[in-house]
Amino acid sequence: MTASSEEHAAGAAVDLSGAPDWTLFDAPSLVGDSLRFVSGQPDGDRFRVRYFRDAEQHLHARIWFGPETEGPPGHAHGGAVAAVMDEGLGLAAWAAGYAIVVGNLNISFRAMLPIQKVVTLESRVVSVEGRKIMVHGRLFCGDTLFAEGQCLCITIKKENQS
Ligand SMILES: CCCCCCCCCC(=O)SCCNC(=O)CCNC(=O)[C@H](O)C(C)(C)COP(=O)(O)OP(=O)(O)OC[C@H]1O[C@@H](n2cnc3c(N)ncnc32)[C@H](O)[C@@H]1OP(=O)(O)O
Repeated sequence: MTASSEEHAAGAAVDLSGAPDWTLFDAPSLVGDSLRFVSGQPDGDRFRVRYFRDAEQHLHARIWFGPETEGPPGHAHGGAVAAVMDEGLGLAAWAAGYAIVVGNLNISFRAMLPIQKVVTLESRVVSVEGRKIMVHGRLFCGDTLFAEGQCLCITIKKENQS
């Protein structure tokens, strides 16, 4: 069993280690401390998230869906999955150098995601057209695809940047 497929009891240590060629990505140093909804409780019972970049600078995350993300019995709420993809795919655009907000997020839920499980989010910036940055992503563990999404990010107008 790999680290990414282990299941964990709430409160127990969770292995969020990345692949050997990934380096830790410090999201708050880039975007500030505001990402509390998904990333704000690294030892809590909702989400535990760690971001990484691979050698090609693509953003990845290991995410534990805790008991407080439950929707269908024993499985993650669709909104919990959407929140993770909103943050992760938006952050992928920031990591690629674009100061954005998410304008549109289209998610296909492909399989029910068991809670208390570590899964991986992978992302790619697939196009840049003017202010529109398109990011695609997949949430998976091993061969199981839980969700895939297309995220249209829009760069923030200069006057709206703090
Ligand atoms: C700071 C820390 C950031 C942390 C990392 C990110 C992770 C979190 C991600 C989020 O959760 S962000 C929060 C959720 N998103 C929002 O609250 C966004 C709310 N919407 C807006 O603020 C505005 O609608 C938006 C900035 C997206 C666009 O308004 P603007 O007035 O700046 O742009 P405009 O409406 O002129 O649109 C610019 C272009 O984008 C297109 N566009 C905008 N919104 C779209 C949309 N929703 N769908 C499709 N296209 C869209 C629009 O058609 C147009 O295309 P063209 O240039 O070709 O004419």
